Amino acid sequence: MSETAENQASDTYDVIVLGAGPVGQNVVDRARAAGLTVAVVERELVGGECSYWACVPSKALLRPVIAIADARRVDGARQAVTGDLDTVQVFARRNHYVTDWDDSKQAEGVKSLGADLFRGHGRIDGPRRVTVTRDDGARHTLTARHAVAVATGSLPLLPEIPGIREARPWTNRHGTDSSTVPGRLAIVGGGGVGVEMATLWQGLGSQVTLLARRGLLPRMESFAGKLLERGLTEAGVDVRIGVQVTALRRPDAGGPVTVTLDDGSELEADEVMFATGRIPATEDIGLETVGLTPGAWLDVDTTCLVRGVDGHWLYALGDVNHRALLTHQGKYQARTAGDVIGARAGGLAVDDTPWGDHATTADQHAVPQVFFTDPEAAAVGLTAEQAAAAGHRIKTIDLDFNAAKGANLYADGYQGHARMVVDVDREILLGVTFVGPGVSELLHSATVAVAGEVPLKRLRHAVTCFPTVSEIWLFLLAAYQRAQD
Ligand SMILES: Cc1cc2nc3c(=O)[nH]c(=O)nc-3n(C[C@H](O)[C@H](O)[C@H](O)COP(=O)(O)OP(=O)(O)OC[C@H]3O[C@@H](n4cnc5c(N)ncnc54)[C@H](O)[C@@H]3O)c2cc1C
Ligand SMILES: NC(=O)c1ccc[n+]([C@@H]2O[C@H](COP(=O)([O-])OP(=O)(O)OC[C@H]3O[C@@H](n4cnc5c(N)ncnc54)[C@H](O)[C@@H]3O)[C@@H](O)[C@H]2O)c1
Repeated sequence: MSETAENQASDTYDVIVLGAGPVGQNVVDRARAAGLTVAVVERELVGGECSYWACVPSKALLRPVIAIADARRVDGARQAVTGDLDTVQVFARRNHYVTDWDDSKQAEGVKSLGADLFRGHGRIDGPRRVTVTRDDGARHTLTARHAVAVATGSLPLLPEIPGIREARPWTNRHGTDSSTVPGRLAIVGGGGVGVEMATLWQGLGSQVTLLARRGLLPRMESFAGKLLERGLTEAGVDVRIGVQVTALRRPDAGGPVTVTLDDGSELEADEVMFATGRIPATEDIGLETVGLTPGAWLDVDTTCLVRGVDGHWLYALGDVNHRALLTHQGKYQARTAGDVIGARAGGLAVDDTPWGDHATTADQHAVPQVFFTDPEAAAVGLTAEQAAAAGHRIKTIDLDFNAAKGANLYADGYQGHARMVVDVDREILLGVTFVGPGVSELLHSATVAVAGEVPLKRLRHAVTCFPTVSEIWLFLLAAYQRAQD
């Protein structure tokens, strides 16, 4: 039964959305804006992983760590930093931003859009049909006139390693909801979750060992991982690159865990966290009833319509389509697909040409991402390697930030690096990467330049304020100009 309409007579809606994370909520918003009736199904908390165990709590916890690190880089302020972080207050701050894991405000938000919220596990049951099973076993069948949008997100991937279950490893869940600081924390995985969690828990007082089988942040330009490795090491993290975990032992449930590495060495920790990637939350959503494979990522076209299903009714958005496992990108897909669903339902034209109103073109060309580490790592578009592999003729411009006065005023002895990847045939940017303190707020300028395909000749006229960290643009563009002369 719907939370909004206790005696809901009709179980037919224009659109059914599976999953009320940030992505699901954005489809609801756009489908309602198109005048469609919407049911949304959520089995856990309205707001999803992002609101309660990923983006929001991790950034709420990281901000105090970075604020202290920033203060230490400014003479005069540094001398005032005389104590440790107040972890009780840090956890209280996190609890505030996750609303104590109470989703009533977000549930109200969904209802205020005019959608009906069904609590329970949703499963597709043939074309355009979804069954909702509540915790008490009660079942409700919903039918969609126009579309079912799957936005069920992703789950942590735990590799098959002997002893992993008994070790009861942390994942992003305990990594973001714990209110105790483990004395020693081993983190496996050098991707986004691994590096942010290492920054965070080391900053809160753990002795962190970060175990990465490749360099850190392998999907970014390689200098990002190297600068981050230096930053983490300076913060006290024991960063070990090129190692694999081969076994785990935790004989006493309340005791330490022993981690065996592929070089035969062992290390002991109070907790071990796996940050080794994600799997799609599609194992038990009835994909087999429409000819798809349970547990698979959902392959979609540019309008987010699932490939291999007839009738233009099944859409997949956010993590579940594996295009870019990022909240902002999933929300972009959701806005686009919500509009597409509205257009198709109303018999209107769909503009799915590149950069058209109904295409998620940015997923291919201009995905921005920030890692809130120290230093921060921010990038949009293609790396030099990706651009070359895609057949572009490119020129890369690399610069240290200390060229910019604004960067030095921001942090004494500012250390950071920037790279822009130029398409020399079109004289536009294909990708930009910044690593350094405070660069997260710089990234959107690069995203506008990449997504807008702004000619470099015009970008020269986008004057940067003196003295800001953004002045790096001035130096990057001047360096490109010099390289042409
Ligand atoms: C530690 C960590 C930090 C991150 N930080 C960032 C960040 O700073 N910025 C960023 O952009 N991204 C970040 N991400 C990625 C981000 O969390 C995801 O990209 C985002 O949550 C995807 O949103 P979603 O709505 O697709 O899925 P989710 O947020 O996972 O929501 C899916 C919802 O669907 C529900 N659901 C699943 N199956 C069913 C079912 N069968 N029936 C009913 N409901 C169901 C779930 O309960 C959940 O509420 C981070 C990820 C992690 C792990
Ligand atoms: N600020 C942000 O935007 C942010 C923060 C965190 C996570 N995220 C996103 O969430 C998603 C999940 O992040 P993630 O870090 O879990 O995944 P990931 O895929 O980015 O990184 C996982 C890492 O673990 C390594 N790995 C895999 N199996 C391993 C094993 N058996 N032993 C050792 N290492 C192993 C991989 O080589 C990889 O480097 C990513 O797409 C990421 O972009 C975003």
